[in-house]
Amino acid sequence: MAKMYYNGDANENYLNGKKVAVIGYGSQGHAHALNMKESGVDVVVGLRKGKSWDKAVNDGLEVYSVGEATAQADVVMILLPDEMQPKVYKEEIEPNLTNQALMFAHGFNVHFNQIVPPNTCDVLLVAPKGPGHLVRRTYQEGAGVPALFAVYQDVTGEARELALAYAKAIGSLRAGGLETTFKEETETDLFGEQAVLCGGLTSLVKAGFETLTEAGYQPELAYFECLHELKLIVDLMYEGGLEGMRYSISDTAQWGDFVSGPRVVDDRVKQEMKAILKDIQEGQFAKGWILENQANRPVFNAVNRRESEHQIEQVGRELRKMMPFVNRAKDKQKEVVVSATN
Ligand SMILES: NC(=O)C1=CN([C@@H]2O[C@H](COP(=O)(O)OP(=O)(O)OC[C@H]3O[C@@H](n4cnc5c(N)ncnc54)[C@H](OP(=O)(O)O)[C@@H]3O)[C@@H](O)[C@H]2O)C=CC1
Ligand SMILES: CC[C@](O)(C(C)=O)C(=O)O
Ligand SMILES: [Mg+2]
Ligand SMILES: [Mg+2]
Repeated sequence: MAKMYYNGDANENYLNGKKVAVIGYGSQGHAHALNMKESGVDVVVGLRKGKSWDKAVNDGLEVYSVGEATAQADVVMILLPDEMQPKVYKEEIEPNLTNQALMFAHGFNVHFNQIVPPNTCDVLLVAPKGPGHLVRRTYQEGAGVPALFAVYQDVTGEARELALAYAKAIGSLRAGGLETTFKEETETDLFGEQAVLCGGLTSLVKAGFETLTEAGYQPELAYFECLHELKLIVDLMYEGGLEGMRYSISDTAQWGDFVSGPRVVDDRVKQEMKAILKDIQEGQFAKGWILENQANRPVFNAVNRRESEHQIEQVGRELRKMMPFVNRAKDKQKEVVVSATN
């Protein structure tokens, strides 16, 4: 088994007297900044004026322009959207770099040569294996989201120590840290989100929903069956693996799992997963995403709009209004995103 790193493996004094600039205050940025602050780290946030700036100030953080935050820090963690990072790096971070350690939560831009750091800086990543809002929520609950860490360039000889201290400060070493490389983190993260966690899952859920509704079953029932209940099933897998989930379901469901699951995810699906992995490894996916952004996201915006109009989303928005325990802020957030991209 691979070596896992926990709180006791980090030098808890390593970040004492050091200032960390978190650039960006979105999903990951707010979680890293607030968790580190509560772990006793001296944190500043780097942003442009706008919504996030006001939010970070309201959350009690010191906020500066990206350049000012970079210039005063010992460690610069870049938590901007991947597609924005190369431009902001070139124009605002690079001119203010002396010998700060440069950090990322995803290796995309370094691995695919969109950011080429100077050879005077340590370059490393700490990549939580979960959404930023959960990095924050689990920290507040006394737990954490596991993280990968990797060193790309070690000028000081301390890059690994920094990675572990940082991962501890955001709460990730409560759950476990796993050492990797920029290449492995980038390729596996892209594969996971495309084939399983996001792309695979949303397509599976929609196909199930459409199969039921097209056969004449009620859309509300199809929503409960194919989307709402998914969380309850996944929670059991999270707690006890596949066997933990299978322990709780009926034997009828388990037999159906054994005989029908492989009919849905068959060899053809696996062959397609291998093709997706190859596109990622050979840089085809990265190239397409970079070009899509250069063209102002025509396909991204069109698909995003079409997806938000899918019947499963319309039914879900209505049903969730009747479930006060489900976080409705997400719907509002989504409406804002959709109207902003139209
Ligand atoms: N989302 C996640 O949970 C995960 C993300 N990662 C990685 O973490 C990194 C950050 O991703 P994520 O948290 O999703 O990013 P977000 O899309 O949530 O980041 C948005 C933030 O970036 C700011 N921003 C955008 N453009 C600029 C700019 N030009 N100048 C200054 N600030 C700007 C926004 O400010 P404003 O309000 O002004 O627009 C906002 O604060 C990526 O590398 C990603 O791959 C890794 C693991 C999981
Ligand atoms: C699964 C999507 C993710 O890789 C993540 C939350 O880990 C991302 O890029 O947002
Ligand atoms: Mg990920
Ligand atoms: Mg990702």
